[in-house]
Amino acid sequence: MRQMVNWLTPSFAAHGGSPGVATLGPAGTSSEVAAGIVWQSLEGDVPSIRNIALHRTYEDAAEAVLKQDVDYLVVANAYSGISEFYMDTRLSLAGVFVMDTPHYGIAQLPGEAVPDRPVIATHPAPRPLVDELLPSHFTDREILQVTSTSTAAQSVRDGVTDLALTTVPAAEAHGLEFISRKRFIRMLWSVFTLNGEIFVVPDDTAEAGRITHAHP
Ligand SMILES: O=C(O)C(=O)C[C@]1(C(=O)O)C=C[C@@H](O)C=C1
Repeated sequence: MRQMVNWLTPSFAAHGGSPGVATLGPAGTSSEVAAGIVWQSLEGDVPSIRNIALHRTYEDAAEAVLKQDVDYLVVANAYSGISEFYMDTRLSLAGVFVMDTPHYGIAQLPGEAVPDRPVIATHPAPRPLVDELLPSHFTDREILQVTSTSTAAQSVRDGVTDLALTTVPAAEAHGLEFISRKRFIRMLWSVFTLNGEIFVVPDDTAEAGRITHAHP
């Protein structure tokens, strides 16, 4: 897999005890790959077994940070609800990075007949890729919005939809095959932590050298 990772603000400190990273799941999402990148970059006393908590929604993942179950929340900037995390005074932006997602494509259950007007499961954010990638012999399509690319693959496996816009890891996990061209998305990822934990900015009004928390 071709993958570009470009840190804009690296350096995430492990916050002691049992460090961890929370994001959108289940297994197979792009967010899981991005959380793995953050885990690898943790500095300090980090156990060898990864602690990546995969949640049904980004909001549930944020709760895990607020409850101090894990240190960091990783969110794709294409997620429309990301503004809530930027505005939440209980959270601070700890860093951002650019990472290409795994490849996305449209997948079906092998050997299954797909109608001319299929129902396609997708997360709302990458939805424009459905029209870009859907093979032209399909005359029309119906969209079913689901909570992640991995849930989209699961919905095909469960017979709820005919097709899914999903990632290569999620398609493999659910035994699906691709019927379209595949491509990655070059994405900006935001990493949030509990406010006051590590995010410090120089205070203009303070004496030289003093630092203060962004939102005391
Ligand atoms: O569902 C996933 O795999 C996610 O990690 C969320 C998701 C997506 O649905 O594509 C959200 C926006 C970006 O396109 C990248 C990732």
